[in-house]
Amino acid sequence: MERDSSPSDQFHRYKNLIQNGDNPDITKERQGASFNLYNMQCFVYENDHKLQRRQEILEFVESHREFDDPVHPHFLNRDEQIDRATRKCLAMVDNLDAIDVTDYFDEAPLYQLLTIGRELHCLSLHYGMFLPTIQVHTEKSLILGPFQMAASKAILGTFAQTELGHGSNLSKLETTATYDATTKEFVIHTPTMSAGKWWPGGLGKSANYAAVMAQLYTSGESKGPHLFMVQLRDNAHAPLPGVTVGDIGPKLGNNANDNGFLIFDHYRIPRRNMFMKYSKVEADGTYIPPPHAKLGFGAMVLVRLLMIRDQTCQLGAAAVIAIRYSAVRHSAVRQGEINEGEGEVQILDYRTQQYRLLPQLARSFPSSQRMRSRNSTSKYVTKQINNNANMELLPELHALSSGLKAVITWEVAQGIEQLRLSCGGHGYSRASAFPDMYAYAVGGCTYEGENIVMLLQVARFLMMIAKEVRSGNPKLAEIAEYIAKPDAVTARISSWKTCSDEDIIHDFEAVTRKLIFATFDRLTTLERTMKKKEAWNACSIDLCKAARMHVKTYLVKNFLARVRTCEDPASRTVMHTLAKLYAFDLISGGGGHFMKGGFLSEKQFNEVQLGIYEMLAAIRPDSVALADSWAISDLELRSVLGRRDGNVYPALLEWAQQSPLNQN
Ligand SMILES: CC(C)(COP(=O)(O)OP(=O)(O)OC[C@H]1O[C@@H](n2cnc3c(N)ncnc32)[C@H](O)[C@@H]1OP(=O)(O)O)[C@@H](O)C(=O)NCCC(=O)NCCSC(=O)CCCC(=O)O
Ligand SMILES: Cc1cc2nc3c(=O)[nH]c(=O)nc-3n(C[C@H](O)[C@H](O)[C@H](O)COP(=O)(O)OP(=O)(O)OC[C@H]3O[C@@H](n4cnc5c(N)ncnc54)[C@H](O)[C@@H]3O)c2cc1C
Repeated sequence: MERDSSPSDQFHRYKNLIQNGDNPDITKERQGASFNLYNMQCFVYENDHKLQRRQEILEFVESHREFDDPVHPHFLNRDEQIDRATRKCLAMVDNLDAIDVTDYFDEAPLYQLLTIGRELHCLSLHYGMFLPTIQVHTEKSLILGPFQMAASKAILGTFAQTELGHGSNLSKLETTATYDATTKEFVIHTPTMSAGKWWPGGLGKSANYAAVMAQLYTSGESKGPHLFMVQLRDNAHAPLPGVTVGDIGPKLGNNANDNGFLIFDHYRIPRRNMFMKYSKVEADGTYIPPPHAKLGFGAMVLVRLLMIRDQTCQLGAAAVIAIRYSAVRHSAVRQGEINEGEGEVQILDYRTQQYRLLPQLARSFPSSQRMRSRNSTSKYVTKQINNNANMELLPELHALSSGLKAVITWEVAQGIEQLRLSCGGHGYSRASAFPDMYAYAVGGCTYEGENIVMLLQVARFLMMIAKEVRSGNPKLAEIAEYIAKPDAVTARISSWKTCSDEDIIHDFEAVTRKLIFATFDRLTTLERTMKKKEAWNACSIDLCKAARMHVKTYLVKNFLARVRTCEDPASRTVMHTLAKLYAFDLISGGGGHFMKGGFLSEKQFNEVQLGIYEMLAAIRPDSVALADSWAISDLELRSVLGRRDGNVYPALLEWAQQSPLNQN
């Protein structure tokens, strides 16, 4: 009897269908753009140098065989994933000359995306938190030793803070570091089961050092959480006596990273292993406090800022995939006709599809761009703090980084999910890249400060400002100046074509101000009959709403301001519409806040809705070109659906062919 043709034969037959050249629909979309792509890309990346560097780094990675993947990573088991990521990591760090390693915001993350993909790996925490901790918390005169060892990978570290029992509430961490003045050592200990460290990346198998957050005890007194440099494994990589360490098992995503657990049994480290840049323990046990109580949390502030940019780029990439796919989705499976007899349409032409895609695309621009200038703010603040001269900016930076982190990671995760749904069934396949993107992004809602906890930190800052404004003697940080402006009674928003940036900003500021003061009044009323913490808890939902609105207002203002800097008129026109779409979509989603007390009339709200529909139609012809303006290569995107050439179906067949189930 004749044997059925194997899956491989079948695939081979279909492979002949692979189109030569780009999908014609996507080509047509590109030809119809109203702006010059290069000009727009230069705007998005701030200058042509950054754009050129992206290309150079891509060419470098593509020309080095050690970065190749012999088997597609989607088809690997966890051990193989970890092996792959480790192999890639080594190749990556062996070739660091290819990038400017100090460019944490652009070159370093791009290089990692190109070499490894969207996976945290055994060195993620080493570079992402251990090195920054050394940089931020080591005294200048001592920094060279540990920094060079860590930078040269002589030691591999992680950041071990979270415990089984406590993650958000740092003041209740249970691991202890007790100073023994007789031996001039700290004794690191895990006194209870819930004190075991749990989650640190790279801890399970890879790291031999950790920056450990522990409660400091000296001269019999508790001094709160402090950071210590602790060796965990010996030269043969075995755990040192007094250290129990291992992997915590598989997670929703990031499974190439060996997140681990860590238990100490009266483990001794030298006194100098405390990070003593800000607070100190002298040899006799005398404690010198830091100039600001929260300076010990400085590395987290820096990493939150880094996360914002990284996460926003994920949303940008997800939008690129969904928009390109929506432009080519019609040749094999048509979804219906808009005008009968005129032939079926690309799914990109459905208004509902545009509503799914374009607000997400808009959302991906402001935060990524804003982060470039936040980078300089954080450098400025770090410099001020390093000089021990100025601590005034610290609360502002903490509030801003916490708020942006919380709002952006949430919007990115929700946005990726929305974009995944917009691709129908194929969005559910890992070939699309959405599942991996979502798993990566949604982790960011929890780590580096759980989002609600971070929003409540912003709310503390806002309530403090509200109190100052009410007292009539405010000394306000730049981002909070609008809170002291006089009340506005009615909204200025009108048609998207006629309303100015100032009108939009006016309305956002007014609504946020009302929300902040309404919450402040509720809080102070409750405080008359409740303990402070109970009152805070009772209105914490409103506190979070005010915090979110404050961050969104900040993002709207900055998006509009950034668009004004665009020198190319055609690019500026499109970006301006996108910025207005972003603002109108936020108003539409937060209609309740805007319409409260009749601030925004029903007529104005209808204009906002209508404006959104009209803007979707206006941006539609430019949507593929706007996606291209992210200048993301196929290697970086790692999505069969989002391929630049639009040849999705043959590529899906090719991808599936690699499944181990098809090998026999
Ligand atoms: C929530 C807080 C901020 C609360 O701080 P607290 O000292 O415990 O509470 P409190 O005594 O009520 O103090 C609040 C006060 O401390 C201030 N503050 C707090 N943090 C900072 C800062 N960084 N800079 C400047 N100021 C700061 C706040 O503004 C408050 O000030 P205020 O009292 O209102 O004037 C803190 O516990 C915290 O940061 N928790 C989150 C823990 C976290 O982020 N863990 C990250 C672990 S590492 C990780 O997840 C790595 C993943 C990386 C990866 O996989 O890529
Ligand atoms: C992928 C991943 C990687 C990680 N990597 C590391 C790492 O490398 N190093 C490390 O030290 N940690 C790491 N973590 C741990 C992470 O930092 C913590 O999970 C995070 O800080 C949240 O703490 P938690 O898990 O204790 O949550 P919890 O604080 O227990 O939060 C649970 C719920 O309680 C709520 N809640 C908590 N406190 C308050 C409050 N005061 N008011 C209102 N609501 C509150 C939260 O909003 C949330 O809904 C990682 C976590 C993940 C998921």
